Amino acid sequence: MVFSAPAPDAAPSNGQAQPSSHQASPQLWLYDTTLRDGAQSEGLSFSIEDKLRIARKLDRLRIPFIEGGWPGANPKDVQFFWQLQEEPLEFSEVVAFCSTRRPDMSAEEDPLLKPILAAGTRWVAIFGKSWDLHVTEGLKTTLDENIAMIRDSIAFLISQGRQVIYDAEHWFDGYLANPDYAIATLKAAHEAGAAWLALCDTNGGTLPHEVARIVAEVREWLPAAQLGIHTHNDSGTAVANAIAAVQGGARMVQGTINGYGERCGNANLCTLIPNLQLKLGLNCIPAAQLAELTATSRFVSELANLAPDDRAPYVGLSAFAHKGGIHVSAVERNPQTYEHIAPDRVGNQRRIVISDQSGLSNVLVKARSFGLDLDKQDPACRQILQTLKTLENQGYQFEAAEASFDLLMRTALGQRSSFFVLKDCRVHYDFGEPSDRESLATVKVTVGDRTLLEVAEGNGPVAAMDAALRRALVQFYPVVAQFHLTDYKVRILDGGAGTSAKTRVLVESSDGHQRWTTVGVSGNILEASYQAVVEAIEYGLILHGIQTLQPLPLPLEV
Ligand SMILES: CC(=O)SCCNC(=O)CCNC(=O)[C@H](O)C(C)(C)COP(=O)(O)OP(=O)(O)OC[C@H]1O[C@@H](n2cnc3c(N)ncnc32)[C@H](O)[C@@H]1OP(=O)(O)O
Ligand SMILES: CC(=O)C(=O)O
Repeated sequence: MVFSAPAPDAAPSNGQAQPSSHQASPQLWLYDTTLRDGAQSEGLSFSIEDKLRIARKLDRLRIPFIEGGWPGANPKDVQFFWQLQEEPLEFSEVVAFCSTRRPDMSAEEDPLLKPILAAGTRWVAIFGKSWDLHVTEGLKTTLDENIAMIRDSIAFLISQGRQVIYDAEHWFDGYLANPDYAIATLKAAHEAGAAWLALCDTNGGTLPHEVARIVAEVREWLPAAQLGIHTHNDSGTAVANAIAAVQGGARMVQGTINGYGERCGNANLCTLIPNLQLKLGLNCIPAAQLAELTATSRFVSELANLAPDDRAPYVGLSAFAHKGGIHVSAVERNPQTYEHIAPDRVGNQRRIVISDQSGLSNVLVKARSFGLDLDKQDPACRQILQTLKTLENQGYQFEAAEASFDLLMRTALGQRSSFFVLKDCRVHYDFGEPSDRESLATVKVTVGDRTLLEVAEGNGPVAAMDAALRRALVQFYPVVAQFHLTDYKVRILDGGAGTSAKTRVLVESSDGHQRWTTVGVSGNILEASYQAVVEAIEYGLILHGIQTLQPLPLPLEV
């Protein structure tokens, strides 16, 4: 089968349709290498199932090229391409990756080039050496043989009906070291018929001004070639370098979701795509797909089993989080005051964070999100703010414990009811034989006019206390059986105070559908845990719309 090379500014060979509004601006071809270069990231290992799921997600994002792996390098990548032959992607071209042939053998004979053909893709990417140092020191061959390796490998793959993307490895270092030789390698790839020449900053050491200059010079050397850019983040400038290359005329941009990649990672497509599309007016993906970017980023981090980067531009949890009272007040009037784009364009959300940096505006917005109607003039509003600041000064942190903040607001508004009163709680820990080291908790709880005494064991004092409390309360509120503790975090607030240091405990709870977090602070870790656990159960009951069995005389004392 023979496939035609894309004409400059034409769609890839799958004829990917774009909405007409998308056609007006210059087109950029995105090339995702999460599944190949991203998989070279330390601490990351995708299963074949993960790879297939990510490929389909990127396909839905309408990324034109998805580099799937190096078939022949490992069985997983071989299988990945087989499976995609069975069930092809809808929009994206999947690309098989490989090196040029080995020195002193023909491309037909090279055992590494055979699997790339067996992968059955229309597009293949091969990387070759641009830097003379790599030829003589890495490959241990001659400069002429390296050029022959590049030319032969591309010509062979094209003779087999493939379209070739040539990755010029160490392009920028090679060009700086020996420009004539580097250009000769690129010319060989171009003359052999490579559809794209991707200039790689493999070591990630180049800065944007050098990238811009070198890309402009390459365009003068090879005006008819379609250039791509592949950058690494070793200098923290992978995204800036890719943008510099695009401004210099590169039309293919390679990168990975969340910037995963060898060493410090690759150019982060989750940053690059919105920058290119929203700031520079270049078409990358349709607007509807751009709104899937945040979900895609989180999906890939979930499969990579790596915690998402909250501070990631555009897609991070904090990318549109407003904490300072001045910011929140202004954002409420006009979001543009503190947001460079509307978060929904990339599928993210504005968040208002509650803390001692808050003003009345933060309180109002948070109250609204909890369904509480407050007015800035309402004295309760200022009381909430005051209480918040006082408690934060004592070590509470409501930013991550919004359930406790909701309870605090209800208290100030006289809308907090008591579901139960904990009359007594005793915890016993036995330091006997290691195998017998269980904790035992006894609680005495009053609900309405009934008082219950319950006992429970746990592998630690908090677990025992939590179990005893639930055992008592489930008799009045059966929904409590659905609640469970999903996370428990302890932070020592003034470590210098030794064993009498103040402790902050954050408890995350779930009912299987929703999660909520509560906080407790005390010089006694059990007391802090007790506060957080009691509020967790109370809040779970509120979330389930349970009516209280007895009123509580408040307000809360600080
Ligand atoms: C810049 C990049 O990210 S390139 C991609 C890097 N990714 C990977 O290396 C991941 C997948 N790699 C692998 O599974 C293995 O390294 C394989 C299967 C490719 C090769 O394994 P081995 O045959 O055991 O070789 P090994 O890894 O020890 O060394 C690499 C070989 O490739 C050769 N090589 C390196 N670059 C090229 C190139 N562009 N063209 C041809 N050969 C090359 C080296 O000279 C070396 O050859 P040698 O074995 O004759 O000394
Ligand atoms: C090809 C490639 O991944 C690089 O040069 O970084």
